[in-house]
Amino acid sequence: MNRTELARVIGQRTRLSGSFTLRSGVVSDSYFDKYRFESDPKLLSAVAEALAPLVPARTDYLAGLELGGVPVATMLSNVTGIPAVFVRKEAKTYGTCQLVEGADIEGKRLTIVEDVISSGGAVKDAVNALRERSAIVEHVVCVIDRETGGIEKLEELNLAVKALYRHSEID
Ligand SMILES: O=P(O)(O)OC[C@H]1O[C@H](OP(=O)(O)OP(=O)(O)O)[C@H](O)[C@@H]1O
Ligand SMILES: O=C(O)c1cc(=O)[nH]c(=O)[nH]1
Repeated sequence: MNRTELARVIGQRTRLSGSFTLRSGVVSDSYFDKYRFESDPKLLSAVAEALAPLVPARTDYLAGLELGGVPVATMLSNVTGIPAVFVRKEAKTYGTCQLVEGADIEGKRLTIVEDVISSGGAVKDAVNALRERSAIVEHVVCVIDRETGGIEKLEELNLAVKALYRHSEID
């Protein structure tokens, strides 16, 4: 599947019209239900193959953000051979009480893996938490940039953000 075909399939599968309250609180008339591509192994694999060239060479771990970033990070890990960690929205309150699952991240170079970026708020929260834990976080890859200012906000945090598709490419 080439890049254009993949965009078309992702759009067909995931793009919903209606009234949707986004994570940021903004109400939008469109929504990408990312789980509709993440739950299809061939499609998820195609997305990961396309994302792989965007991953910086010096990445110790791919950091998949709960929940939608986790399947993408897992498949991307399979494609690239770079191990993954999984970043919870909140630390567990029992057992290991971890926010970050899978490895010790102190001093490690993490590339954030996200499904959709809108305001950039979810990535910002995760990056702050990871930096507090002494991880080195300078790069983000995502599948869809909704082109609503999130990438610019993240660049202010010294993050280089690469999106596989802009909203306008799969609309
Ligand atoms: O850039 P932002 O404005 O933060 O919005 C994008 C975030 O919103 C969604 O997460 P959500 O918490 O809805 O979902 P999930 O747990 O289903 O991944 C999406 O997966 C991004 O993480
Ligand atoms: O901003 C969001 O919350 C959001 C937008 C979108 O298109 N898809 C999604 O899962 N979340």
